[in-house]
Amino acid sequence: MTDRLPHEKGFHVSWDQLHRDARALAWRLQSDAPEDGYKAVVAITRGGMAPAMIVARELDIRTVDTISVKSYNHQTQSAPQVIKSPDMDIIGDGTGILVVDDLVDTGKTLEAVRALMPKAQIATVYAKPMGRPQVNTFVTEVSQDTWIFFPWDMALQYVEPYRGKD
Ligand SMILES: O=P(O)(O)OC[C@H]1O[C@H](OP(=O)(O)OP(=O)(O)O)[C@H](O)[C@@H]1O
Ligand code: HPA
Ligand SMILES: [Mg+2]
Repeated sequence: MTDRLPHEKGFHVSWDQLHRDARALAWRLQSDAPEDGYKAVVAITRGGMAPAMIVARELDIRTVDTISVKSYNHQTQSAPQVIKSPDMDIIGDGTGILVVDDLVDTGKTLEAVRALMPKAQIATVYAKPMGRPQVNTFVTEVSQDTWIFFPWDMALQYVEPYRGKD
């Protein structure tokens, strides 16, 4: 399946904003945590790695693993592929495991992750309406026709002043 989704708007996230939002996510997760805390964090690479690191730091979780799911090439979506699984001896059925990603869009990536660890708690920093039901905790909702631009995909560059442009 290959699908090019229309994204009319752009939502640009700076490193500062991402840090603040990932901390806000950790704050929310504190109250949802199991009594004895989360056993481990699983970051969905690559986008989930920076948020997962920030959340793991705030919640003092030292065991961090990764699952690699590839769904997009730029803005073109294809069927999600699990390229690398976490250590299933630690993960089990997902009980006490916190999965972190940068965002949920259609929810297809998280569907693949949930199939592997059905009891895990799933958190994303940003969520679009289609994928929201797949997420237990998130911080900011963004409309479906918006593309979120993350700081690792961007660079500062010179822009012409308004005056002088025709
Ligand atoms: O809810 P979905 O429609 O499945 O989309 C969300 C996923 O897409 C992006 O990952 P991508 O596959 O682009 O890989 P990356 O994290 O390595 O950039 C994003 O980081 C999420 O993991
Ligand atoms: O809005 C988005 N931004 C970046 N990566 C993505 N992967 C799916 N949707 C998005
Ligand atoms: Mg991703």
